[in-house]
Amino acid sequence: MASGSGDRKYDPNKFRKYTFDTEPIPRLHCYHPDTDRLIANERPVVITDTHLADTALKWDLEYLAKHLGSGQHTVYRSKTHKFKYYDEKKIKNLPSFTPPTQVLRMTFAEFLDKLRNPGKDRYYLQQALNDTVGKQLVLDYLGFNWDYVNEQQRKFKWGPLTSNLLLVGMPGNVTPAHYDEQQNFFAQLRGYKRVLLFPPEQFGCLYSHPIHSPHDRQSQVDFDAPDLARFPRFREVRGHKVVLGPGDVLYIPMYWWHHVESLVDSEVTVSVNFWYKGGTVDKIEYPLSIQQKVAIMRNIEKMLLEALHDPDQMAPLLCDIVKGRYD
Ligand SMILES: O=C(O)C(=O)C[C@H](CCCc1ccccc1)C(=O)O
Ligand SMILES: [Zn+2]
Repeated sequence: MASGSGDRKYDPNKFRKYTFDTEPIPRLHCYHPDTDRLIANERPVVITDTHLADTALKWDLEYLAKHLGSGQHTVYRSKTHKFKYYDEKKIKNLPSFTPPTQVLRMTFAEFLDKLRNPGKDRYYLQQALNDTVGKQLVLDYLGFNWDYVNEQQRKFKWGPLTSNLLLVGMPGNVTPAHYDEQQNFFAQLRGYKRVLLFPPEQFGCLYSHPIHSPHDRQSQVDFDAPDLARFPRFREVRGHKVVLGPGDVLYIPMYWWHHVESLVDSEVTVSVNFWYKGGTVDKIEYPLSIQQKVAIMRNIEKMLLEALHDPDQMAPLLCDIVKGRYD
């Protein structure tokens, strides 16, 4: 069933329902004057007609199998629809941690085989584009509209491009809510993804895991069954929502929470993101931005944990600082 503007082919009822209401995100032409104003103000916007990754619009499974090369790629396996990211390097901090997904390494051909016979599991290929890809893919990559993104990177004083993550997901896969510490141009290539976004101001409603956890930057709230006793302020969350189709580029500002899901029972989705380091402010100006305050909170949490060497001492110590003195 066609829905939304143009020839977008998806059924809006084929996305999961959640407990909070959402408002749309602007969808603007890359030359529209408001587009750059929104990016400059670190607000999300769907940018059309960038031609950013047009050479990759043909990256369907057959083409990727042919040109992605015979290298091994990172594939996550999950027993549920959720693929909650975790940093393997931090598992040593939390011996009780049980990874919610398994990291596998396989060729694209093996991944295709899993897609055809997934059994009860779900798979999600998440692989940074690197020099192991085949020549044709290099040509496609070189054919990206680098003039556009390089101009944006310069205009908004972003840091260097750090990586382009290739994402090939099964229908219904969900990447639960998290924030990244990088600016992100997210290019949707095949299939449809819905992105729910929450501004960094809602940090207090989304309850990210402690910073030493492998799930640092990920929300503790299970959007499918929010535990409002543990996370009461989740009631206040107000999201933004957008459905991305082939050719759409979503600007996901640094520190904005986002939850990404592939339309259920539709085709495999293919996306590629462009992660940039944030710019460095040469002079601190007041009032501080919310992004600066989140960065400050992270630094305080890191320093305190390093000083105390014991996460259990964090709450009592912070309460002694705050209770009856700052609240
Ligand atoms: O581009 C982004 O930022 C996304 O979140 C896209 C998301 C997959 C990202 C997986 C991931 C999450 C956290 C850290 C490293 C990797 C999707 O499309 O499912
Ligand atoms: Zn992300």
